Amino acid sequence: MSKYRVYELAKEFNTDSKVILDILKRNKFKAANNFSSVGEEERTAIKNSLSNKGAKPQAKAPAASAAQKPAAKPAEKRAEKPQAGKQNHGNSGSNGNNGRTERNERNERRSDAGRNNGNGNHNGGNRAASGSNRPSHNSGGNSGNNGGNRNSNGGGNNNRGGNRNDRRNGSRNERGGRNDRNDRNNRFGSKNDRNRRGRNNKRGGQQAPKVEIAHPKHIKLPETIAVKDLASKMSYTAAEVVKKLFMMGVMATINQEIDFDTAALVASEFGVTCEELPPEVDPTEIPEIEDDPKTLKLRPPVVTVMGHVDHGKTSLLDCIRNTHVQTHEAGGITQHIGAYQVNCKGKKIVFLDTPGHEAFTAMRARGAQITDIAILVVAADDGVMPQTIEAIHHAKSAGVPIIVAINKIDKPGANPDRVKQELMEQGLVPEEYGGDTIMVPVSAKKQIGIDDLLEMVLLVAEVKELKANPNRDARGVIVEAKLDKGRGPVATVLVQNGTLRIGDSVVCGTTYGKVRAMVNDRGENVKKAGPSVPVEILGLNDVPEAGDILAVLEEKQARSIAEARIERQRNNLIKSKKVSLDDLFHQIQEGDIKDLNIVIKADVQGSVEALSSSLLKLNKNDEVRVSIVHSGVGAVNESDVMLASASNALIIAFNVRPDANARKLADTENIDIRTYRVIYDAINDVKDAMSGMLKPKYKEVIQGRVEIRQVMKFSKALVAGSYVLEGKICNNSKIRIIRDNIEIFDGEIDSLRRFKDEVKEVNAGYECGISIVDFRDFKEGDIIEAYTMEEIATTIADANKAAAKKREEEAKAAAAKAKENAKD
Ligand SMILES: Nc1nc2c(ncn2[C@@H]2O[C@H](COP(=O)(O)OP(=O)(O)OP(=O)(O)O)[C@@H](O)[C@H]2O)c(=O)[nH]1
Repeated sequence: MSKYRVYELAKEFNTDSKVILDILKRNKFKAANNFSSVGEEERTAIKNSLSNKGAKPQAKAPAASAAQKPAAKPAEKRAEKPQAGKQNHGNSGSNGNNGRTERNERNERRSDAGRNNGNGNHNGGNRAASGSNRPSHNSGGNSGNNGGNRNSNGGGNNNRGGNRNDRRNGSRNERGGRNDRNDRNNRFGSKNDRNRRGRNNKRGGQQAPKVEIAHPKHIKLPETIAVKDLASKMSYTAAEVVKKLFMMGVMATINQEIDFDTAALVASEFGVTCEELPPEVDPTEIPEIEDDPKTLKLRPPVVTVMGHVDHGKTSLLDCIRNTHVQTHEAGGITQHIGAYQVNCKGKKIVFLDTPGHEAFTAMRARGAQITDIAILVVAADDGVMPQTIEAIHHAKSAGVPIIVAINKIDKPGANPDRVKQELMEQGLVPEEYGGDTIMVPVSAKKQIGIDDLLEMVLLVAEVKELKANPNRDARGVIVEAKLDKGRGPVATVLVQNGTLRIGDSVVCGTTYGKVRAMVNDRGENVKKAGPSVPVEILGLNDVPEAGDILAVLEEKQARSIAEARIERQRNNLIKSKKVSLDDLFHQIQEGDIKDLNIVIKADVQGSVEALSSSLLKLNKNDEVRVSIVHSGVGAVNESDVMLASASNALIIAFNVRPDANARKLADTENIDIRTYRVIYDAINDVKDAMSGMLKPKYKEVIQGRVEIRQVMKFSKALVAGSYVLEGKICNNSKIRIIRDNIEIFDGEIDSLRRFKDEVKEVNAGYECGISIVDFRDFKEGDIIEAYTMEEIATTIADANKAAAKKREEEAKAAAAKAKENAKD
């Protein structure tokens, strides 16, 4: 079927693309923009519509997509092109060319602007005589230039496409070389400019060096490319490409990315054919596996229990676990690994064992992404509450069907009907009222209605036809992960597809490894885990994050993907460093906002969430804002420290320690890592630190002691000739004068000199002359105590700053001393 581009049809029918698009829209055809392709049917509709209005198509319809037929297109176009200016006689169009057709077009445009007689498009190319400064003669007019222009040399005018028109316009271009300029001028029609240059050349008699640009005939392009990059690939200027795009109805800047189709189309206008490169492989991405529908088998549903605080989520999960999990013989203990399987009438259901406190909202939201069905627990005596609504939103946005468990029906105040009414307001209509939401009255405490609830879960699962292919490499999601002292990183994986086996190489977020051992929810060692089976795995090199995707891959590939992800993370951190520092400065300048940025690392996700939520609750005070810049499970690593450094954050490590590299980096970057074993202590410390930030306290720090040995009177001042007994004295030190152990004056230094020179500081063992602001009553034997007031580091960040300042001062002092010694 013929394909026509919108802009081509616009040309054909001698109208605007917008008109064509309007007609297509009116006729309910799909066409998004100038480059959209349409078929014969659409063209006929356009034709009919326009013929009603009296518009007529040009002689020839445009060819198929330029990407398909780039070489033929411009010739056809030329035939169609309405001529501006003088008439174009005998444009035979016999261009049997197979490339470089844009030359013809250039000639054509020249003829448009000037006059072109006998435009005969021969294949042959222009040839300029050696050594000649004269334009070449184009036998038969504009040469079609199949093989490209030949300039036999020596400053001959390599007149692409012939300057015959120029001559006819009475402007000889006798310039040697620089034909490309001519060429461009010709194309842009700036004849005067060109002529001027021609004249200038003639006058000066100078010949510019010959420049012949070789343009490729075929290029390979990615999915998208910036206009300037496309131009450079074709050896044209970006302006030329922008102009051509403009003529095609596409407004693009040189930096703008255009898609392959557009790029191929514009390239064809330059006589360049294009080939699309296969999409670049993202080194951080896991290759997809397509499952043949025949290989799919039913799998158990994965269920999340959600609901408001205290409505009975944990009780319900416990109740189900106690009544429906068959622990093995004596000694079989159920393991809390984040998920467990239950049996109901011979069928399996997987429950995600996520507690429902507000601090775990984020985890629950992630839970909804891997679940097939959500059980919404609503207490019959309490009804719909804020977190009930939040849970509904989470499940709905994840497209997960909701089964409502109206809990605590054993309670005297229970009112299931009121709960149903309130749920209807949230869009959950029970079946009995004509809706499709299953609502089951239960009591987790009295174990009422639990079987009914599970049966409903199986019913919904049956309708959903949940399937997976057990006979392929596994893909799964990390439900929970922690660092175990004895076993190393431990992660609970819920297998979603395929079968995970011991010995499998896996990638998991930024971690990788070989599955060394697997333990199921009943504490049993297993060798494999199929779809919808939760297992704890050992063998990863680091602790992944909950929500990370696990995939079985070749060992090398798993490792390289993990490493590429770490690299990307590092790059992102480096980028964020600039931004964060700028932001911090900006914030301080703008509104004196004090931010306390924190990075949290802990042994399990639960602690991370609990710490985050408690710390964020400290945000009630507007003057200081706590901001968790990053949180995660596992040891404090280098990237945590980098992030803390970039965002001026402190690190709170709960039940985890920094690794050796992190410790080293923290030292150089001056990052404080606080380790805790009790959450309460961490929160308290931060609270205190925050109040410290609000009200900085100062303390006096003695810098040195100086003895006055001689009082010297000068016309303008009274100077105490002194000797530094210990420490140092600085010209900006505060001082107090002590006589017989009694402070007689407290003030500031006016000047500090060594011999005649003003100095910044004088160290112990040196003599100096001191004059004091508003004090002249010196006596030999008086002691001058030099001191400073320093901010008490009530916050860890302040402590860091103070330590850094101190180090800086010490370094300066050492340098000054060295200089002083050198002088002496
Ligand atoms: N009478 C009665 N009490 C129940 C029932 N289910 C739970 N409870 C009680 O309700 C309280 C809260 O139950 P949890 O299971 O801890 O509630 P939860 O939703 O998990 O609470 P969070 O984890 O804090 O979000 C506990 O005191 C339970 O004993 C029930 O069916 N009947």
